[in-house]
Amino acid sequence: MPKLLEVRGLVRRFGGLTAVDGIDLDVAEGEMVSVIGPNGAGKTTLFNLVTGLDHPDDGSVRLAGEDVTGLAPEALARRRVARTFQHGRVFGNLTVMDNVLIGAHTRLKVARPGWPILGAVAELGRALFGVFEPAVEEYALKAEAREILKLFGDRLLPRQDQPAYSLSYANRRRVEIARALALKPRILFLDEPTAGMNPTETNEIMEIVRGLKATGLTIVLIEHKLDMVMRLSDRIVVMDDGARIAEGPPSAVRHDPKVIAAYLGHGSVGGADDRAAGAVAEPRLKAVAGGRA
Ligand SMILES: Nc1ncnc2c1ncn2[C@@H]1O[C@H](COP(=O)(O)OP(=O)(O)OP(=O)(O)O)[C@@H](O)[C@H]1O
Repeated sequence: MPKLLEVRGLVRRFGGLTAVDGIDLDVAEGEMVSVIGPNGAGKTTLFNLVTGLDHPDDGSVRLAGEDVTGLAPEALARRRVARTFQHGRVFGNLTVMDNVLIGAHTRLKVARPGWPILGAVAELGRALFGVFEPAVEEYALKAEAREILKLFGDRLLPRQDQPAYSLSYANRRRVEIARALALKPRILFLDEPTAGMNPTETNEIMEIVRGLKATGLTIVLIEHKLDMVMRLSDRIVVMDDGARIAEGPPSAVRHDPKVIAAYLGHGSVGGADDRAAGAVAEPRLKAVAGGRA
């Protein structure tokens, strides 16, 4: 499979701390890769670097062969790179529908930059003769947004006109995923999409991710619930102290002594979430997860 994402030697330092320490990461078109590791391993920092929220001190990021190192999130959104955040980010005062439409905004013709030379003329022509174009586009996008909301069963669709602040925590997180999907992503980065969710809610998200994967979407997942990681991932990358300490299919990673040692060393696989989600797939990791405070 052709590589969609190629990360080489990525480094990010915060003062004396090297949060990401020379990470390489390849993700093939249609692949689902999970990034796991103890708290503070550098997973979110890696996501921030790859999705333009932070700038690397060294290294490169290529998307479909193009060097996108250090590009702003908007520029990456135009290349259909979508992400969700560890603590969930929605616009509380906007409705569910408007939150999702924001995800599609970079796809609106009116939001795209004009042609380099004839840009101003083209924009004027569009303004004079294409007055209905934005409304038509928005109508179509709303229909698409409703289709996306349907993915979440009756969790979001009946609430599409409610402000996001009135939703439950789990529903706000669902809205965030829906917004990311509205971008029609080429690659989707999910940062702990089930954090704070109970086992039922976690399973629902797991089924949605499984469905997205089945459509061929390329997904990179950070997740502490190892049961979900083991079941869904094609490949797992394990980080510890900013470095990649293991990589491979779930069957190999779960037996890797370096991985088990890393979790033991930190005494944590990721807080209460694993316990809430139920069993960890592999008995040895299960023992580690169960043994932490
Ligand atoms: N903006 C920042 N300034 C200073 N230190 C930071 C900053 N962001 C992250 N760090 C530090 O970098 C390290 C890696 O943090 P990061 O959030 O990437 O880890 P993580 O693997 O995502 O952890 P968790 O699983 O707890 O979310 C941590 O020691 C963290 O305290």
